[in-house]
Order: sequence, then C-alpha cells, then structure tokens
Amino acid sequence: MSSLIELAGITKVLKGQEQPRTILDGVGLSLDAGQSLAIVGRSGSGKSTLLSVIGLFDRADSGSYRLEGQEIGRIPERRAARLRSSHFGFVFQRFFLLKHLTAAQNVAMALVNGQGWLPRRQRRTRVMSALEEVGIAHLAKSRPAKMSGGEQQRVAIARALVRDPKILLADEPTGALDTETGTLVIDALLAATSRGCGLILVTHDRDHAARMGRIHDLVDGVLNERVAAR
Ligand SMILES: Nc1ncnc2c1ncn2[C@@H]1O[C@H](COP(=O)(O)OP(=O)(O)OP(=O)(O)O)[C@@H](O)[C@H]1O
Repeated sequence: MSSLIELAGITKVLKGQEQPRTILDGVGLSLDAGQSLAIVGRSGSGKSTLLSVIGLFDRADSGSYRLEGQEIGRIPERRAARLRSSHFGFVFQRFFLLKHLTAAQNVAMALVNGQGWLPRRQRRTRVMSALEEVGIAHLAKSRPAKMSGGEQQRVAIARALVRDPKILLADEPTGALDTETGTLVIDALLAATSRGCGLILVTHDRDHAARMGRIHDLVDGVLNERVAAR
C-alpha cells in the first residue's frame, strides 16, 4: 500500500533576490496514516517553506510529491484547494480565532467554508466531538478572550480536526505557549494520530519533538532523519 505522503527530490529555490537561494535541496520524506514526525532546524532553515509545499500552499520547483500514491506536485490551484480542505488540517503558532464567535462557532466555520452548510444537528455533533477530542467541550460557548492561550490553541486544533483530515500540519503550535500548556497542545495533536491522522510538527522545542515517532533535521536545505530519536 502506498504511503499517505511521499516526497522525493523536492527542490525549492527562492528567486527575486540578487542570488537565487536554494531553500529545499532534494528533500525526501514519507508519512503513513497514524504516524507522527517532527521537523526541526535552525530559524530560517526552510521548515515553514517545506510545510507550505506539503500543505499545497506553495509548489516545489522540482521533485515528486505523492499523496496516497497520486502525483500532486503540479496540479492546478483549484484541485490543490480542494485537496487542502479534504485532506489537510492546519495549525499555526497564532490561533487565528474570530474573537466575536464562541469556541463552537469558530470550529463550525471550518465546516461552512469547506463543505457548504451541513444540517444544523450534524454540524453540532461534529463540532462537539472535535471539541471533546481536544478536551475543551466545556468551553463550547466561551469566547476566545475568556480562554487561556492553550485553550485557544486547542480550539484551533478542533477547527483543524472537525473536517476529519488525513494529515495535520502544525507549524510551531506551541511557540506562544508556556511549557505546561504546550504539552497539552501536543497531547491534543498526538490524540489525532491514534485515529489514523498523520501528523507533521515543525517545532523548536526538543521535548515536543521527542514525543513524535520520528525527528527530521533540516540543515542547508537537506532533510535527514535523526537516528535513535527516542
Ligand atoms: N516569500 C519569501 N520571500 C523571500 N524570502 C523568503 C520567503 N519565504 C521565506 N523566505 C526565506 O526563506 C528562508 C526559509 O524560511 P522559512 O520560514 O521556511 O524558515 P523556517 O525554518 O520556518 O524559520 P523559523 O524557524 O524562523 O520559522 C528564510 O531565509 C526566509 O527569510
């Protein structure tokens, strides 16, 4: 059976500068359902760029990108947009919650945008089960201003999970949080892998990286799996 995600020879060159700069230089990566991996590397090494390529926000200049066995590296933007909403959930350092909406309404927005209007009852069930999955169902009616940073990030994770993505891409999701709160956020992300979701975490936090199944280092555009990560 093919991997969920398989990248080979991915190259990305930044142009528009005096000297073109190779950010990703023949990157290879594979991820199966239910697996987790951390991408680490110094600031500016290209981790977010790689995540953007994987999440189809950006395209590689060369190389192969297969999703469930199908080459998608050069698909048109309309198909990429459909795949983004059907296959991927995104979590960022900033939570991007709408402050005038409750937690439940923020999560429901992902269903409205991605799949049209689901019947109200179905929408409610899915929103509540996503909030439960990240341990904050009791905050369904709260607004972001009344929540801690960790709670807001868990709302953002519930918003990513509510469409039942196959892959979660998390870019420094604990960057704005203290260690203890960050741990709860990583717990919530890892919980999704137990029901088959693949997880890619970009992080500067060694402890959080060590909780992933594998760690990959991005150095000078080259991605290497760290041996004996645990
Ligand atoms: N649109 C862009 N235009 C010009 N340079 C860019 C652009 N996007 C990224 N870069 C440069 O590409 C390099 C890689 O950036 P990227 O954000 O992927 O690194 P990163 O490893 O995620 O960094 P950090 O850990 O600080 O978030 C950086 O030097 C950055 O300045």
